[in-house]
Amino acid sequence: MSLALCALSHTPVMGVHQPADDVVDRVQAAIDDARKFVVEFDPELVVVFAPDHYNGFLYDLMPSFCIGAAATAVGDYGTSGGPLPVDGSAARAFTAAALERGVDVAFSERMTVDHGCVQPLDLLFGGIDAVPVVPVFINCVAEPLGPVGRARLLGEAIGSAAVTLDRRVLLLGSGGLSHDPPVPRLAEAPPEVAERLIAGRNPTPEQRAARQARVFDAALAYAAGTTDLMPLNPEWDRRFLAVMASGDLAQIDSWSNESFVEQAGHSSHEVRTWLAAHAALSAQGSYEVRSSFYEAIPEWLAGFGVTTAQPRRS
Ligand SMILES: O=C(O)CCc1cccc(O)c1O
Ligand SMILES: [Fe+2]
Repeated sequence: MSLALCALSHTPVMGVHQPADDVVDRVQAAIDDARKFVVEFDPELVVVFAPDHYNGFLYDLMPSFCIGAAATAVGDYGTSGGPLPVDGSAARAFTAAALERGVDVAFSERMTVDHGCVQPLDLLFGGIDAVPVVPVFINCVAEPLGPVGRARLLGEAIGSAAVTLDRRVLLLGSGGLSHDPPVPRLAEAPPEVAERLIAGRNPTPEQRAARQARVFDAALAYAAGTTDLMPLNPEWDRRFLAVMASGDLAQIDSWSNESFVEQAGHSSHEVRTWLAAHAALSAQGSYEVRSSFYEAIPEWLAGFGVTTAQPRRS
C-alpha cells in the first residue's frame, strides 16, 4: 500500500549521437538521482506505462490500451531483449479493475514490448530482470487516438488497484515530451510502408537495422538543423510538467489531440504515459514532485524530462 512515481523520456539516440558533454552530464545526474530514489523506495512491483513503435502493436489489431500478463522485449536499439518477469496475477487484477471502472482495456498473455518499455528499466534497474513488472501499453502513435483523458482514467483505475496490494509499487512512465521523430503514419504511407505498419511484426535484422539507421540519420540532421521535422517545444513541455506537478490532471482533458500534434509534434502523445502514471499515483491521495529535470535535446530528437514523485507527507 505504497506508491511512488518515476517518469522519464526515452530516446534510442541516447548514447549513439551525443549532445554537448555538459548536457550529457546533466541528464546522467538526473537519471542517477532518479535511480537513487527508486533504489531507496525498493519497489516490489513496477508498472510500466509505455508506448510502442510498431513492434508489439500494429494495425492488424490496434488497441488503445493493453495490459500484459506475460511479455517479451524485442531488444531494439540495443535495449534488453527477451522475456520480462511479469507479475501475471497483478496484471489480471489491474485489468479487472480497469474494466470494472469502464475502461475497456485490452489484455494480453503474450505481449511484445520495445525500447519504449525497456529503456527506462535498463536505465533505472540495469536490465529487465531486476523486479517484477506489469507492462501497460498506451497507444501514442497509431491514429486515430482516443481523447487524452482516457489515459488518465486508465491510470486512476490501475492506481486504485495498486494501492490495495500490500506491496511497494513503482509507477513508471516512459515517453515524450515534445518530439516529432520520423515515425511513419498510415495515412501518408506508401503501400509497402502501410503493409509494415499493418503486418510488419518481427522484421529481419537487416530491416530493423535499416529502420534504426534512418532514425539515427534523422537525429544528426535534426541537430544540424537540416530537416523539416518540427522543432521541440520547451514551453509546451514545461507547461505539461507544471500540470503534472499540480496534481490537477483533469486539466489535460481539454487539450485536443490536434493541439498536441500542432504544438509539440506527433510523438508528444507519448506524454499519455506520464499522465497515466501520475493519475495512478493520485490513487494514494495528493502527491508531491520530489525532483524534476527538463532539457530540450534536439540531438536526441526529444524534449527530455525526468520526474520523481511520491505521496505527500502530511
Ligand atoms: O523507432 C521509432 O519508431 C522511434 C524512435 C524514437 C526516437 C525519438 C524519440 C522517441 O520517443 C522514439 O521512440
Ligand atoms: Fe518513443
